[in-house]
Amino acid sequence: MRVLGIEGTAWAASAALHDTERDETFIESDPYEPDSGGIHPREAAEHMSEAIPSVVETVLDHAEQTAEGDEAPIDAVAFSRGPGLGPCLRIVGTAARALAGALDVPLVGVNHMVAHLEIGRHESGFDSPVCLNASGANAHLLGYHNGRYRVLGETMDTGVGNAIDKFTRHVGWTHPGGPKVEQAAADGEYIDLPYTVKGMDFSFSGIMSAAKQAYDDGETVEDICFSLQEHVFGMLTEVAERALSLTGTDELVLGGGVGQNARLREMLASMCEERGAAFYAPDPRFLRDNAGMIAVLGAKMYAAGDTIEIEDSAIDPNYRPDQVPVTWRGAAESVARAVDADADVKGAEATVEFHDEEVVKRRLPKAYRHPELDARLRRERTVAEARLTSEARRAGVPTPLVRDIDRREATITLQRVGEMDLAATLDADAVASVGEHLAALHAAGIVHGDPTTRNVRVDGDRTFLIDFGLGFHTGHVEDHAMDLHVFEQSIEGTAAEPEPLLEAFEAGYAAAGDDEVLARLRSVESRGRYR
Ligand SMILES: C[C@@H](O)[C@H](NC(=O)OP(=O)(O)OC[C@H]1O[C@@H](n2cnc3c(N)ncnc32)[C@H](O)[C@@H]1O)C(=O)O
Ligand SMILES: Nc1ncnc2c1ncn2[C@@H]1O[C@H](COP(=O)(O)OP(=O)(O)OP(=O)(O)O)[C@@H](O)[C@H]1O
Ligand SMILES: [Fe+2]
Repeated sequence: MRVLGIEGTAWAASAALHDTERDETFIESDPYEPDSGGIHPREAAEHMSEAIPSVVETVLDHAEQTAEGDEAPIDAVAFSRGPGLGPCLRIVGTAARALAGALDVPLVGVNHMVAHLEIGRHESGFDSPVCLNASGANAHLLGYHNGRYRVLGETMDTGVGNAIDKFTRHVGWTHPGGPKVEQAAADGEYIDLPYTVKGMDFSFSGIMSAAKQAYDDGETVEDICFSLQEHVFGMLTEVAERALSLTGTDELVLGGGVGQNARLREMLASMCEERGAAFYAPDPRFLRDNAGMIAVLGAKMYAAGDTIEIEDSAIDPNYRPDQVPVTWRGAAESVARAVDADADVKGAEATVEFHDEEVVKRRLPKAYRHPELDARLRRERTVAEARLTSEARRAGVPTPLVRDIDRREATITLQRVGEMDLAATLDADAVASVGEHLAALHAAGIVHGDPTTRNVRVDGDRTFLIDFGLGFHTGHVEDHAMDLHVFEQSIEGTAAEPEPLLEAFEAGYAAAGDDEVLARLRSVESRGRYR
């Protein structure tokens, strides 16, 4: 089967031919390069209308030349329906419809972010990996579960590439900034910058303002670029590790243009090696926006009968990966769900050693992180965990007693509580009690920071909150809403039927908590989604 793909969501005017029998992909691309500033939607769309016809022409010629015997040069046309810039998407959509009509072949509408994921799965041969998409306009973790790609974690503000590009605009460099940051980083040294991870979500606004400020204050641009990479990619690697740990998956694939960065790939490879997981990063030609990935996924969709009629083929600038019915994969392929037996466990962050009455939790150094950042995070989190675990108990929230803390070794000894993790026994009453605990915690001005189903221990009808290492003091509604969002995401990522559990949780929170927080939760949810 031979599928022609067209891509043009933002900057890459690209066409490709994917031949499934030969497993070959021919790609022809023409990038839009702004003279100054970032991507201007109108200029980008003008570029698309000029460049798309000629890249398509080249691929059509290639298809004619390589078709053998009575083989059809093209069996279907696939195109990026979204997400992306509306004016660009419209031009690509029109071109694809016209081409499918002229060739009299079916049309396939592809989600660009799912294509970034699927190309890694295709090339690696992995069964059911977690995927980190690190692209310009997006940054998220996806895992397949019961017919959909679930968003396990995502940026709460901008995409990772856009964040980096904004910094480089501030220092007067042309678009795209990513490769220039990578080059400058080679001559830089470490400086401290903000680091923001909340469960498996993360945000870049704090670190980006700090980076601009550091530049205005006279820090060298090389040091800032080096440190940006260490912090930003450290965050992405940490959340990728959390996703592997939470789902129990041992395969990771990388997607998106920022994946071309060698330091990011090095960190992910190191993290995976340390935990015995397999890691795959596609070639750069398949990482940056390209029509090859559209043709490859288009072929899988076409083979599954997943084509669309012209009248249903409207583009969608906000098309989310979790909206896509995954027709080309079997239901049995869901990512595993980890349920721990109480043997000694290796969490995402720490190792936990069990004794009769106590557990010893050690935050071991992470080889992927810069040593200074590593030492800082291990120290800060150990201190926060010891302090907030005790403060939460004083606020009436069940938590383990803290028996001992060794700051230098980043080790805490805690009372052993509960019989199992909430993940192993997801029932509505237990989930409702977590809602009540979080409400009490928030009323005391504390957020947990990482309230997942594995950070709750269950003992009969009692539940205990553990793992306060990402917690902090705050009275902000926004921070409280993030706690609820993180918990709900962990339910959605692991429960077969999340709806009744989410309802129970919110009812538990509403009984003791602030309505404003629940209202803000709704806006956090809509905000974190792919703009
Ligand atoms: C929706 C779609 O239009 C969008 N596409 C997109 O963002 O292009 P992509 O090719 O995946 O990524 C481009 C980004 O990738 C960054 N980038 C490229 N090379 C880089 C490098 N060596 N290091 C860091 N960032 C790099 C660029 O600075 C830019 O921000 C997306 O996938 O989010
Ligand atoms: N006080 C405790 N009593 C009983 N079990 C515990 C206790 N603390 C931790 N555990 C067990 O160890 C596991 C890992 O602990 P914890 O979440 O604190 O470590 P972590 O490395 O931060 O994990 P993650 O980052 O994956 O949440 C928990 O899911 C739980 O099963
Ligand atoms: Fe992209």
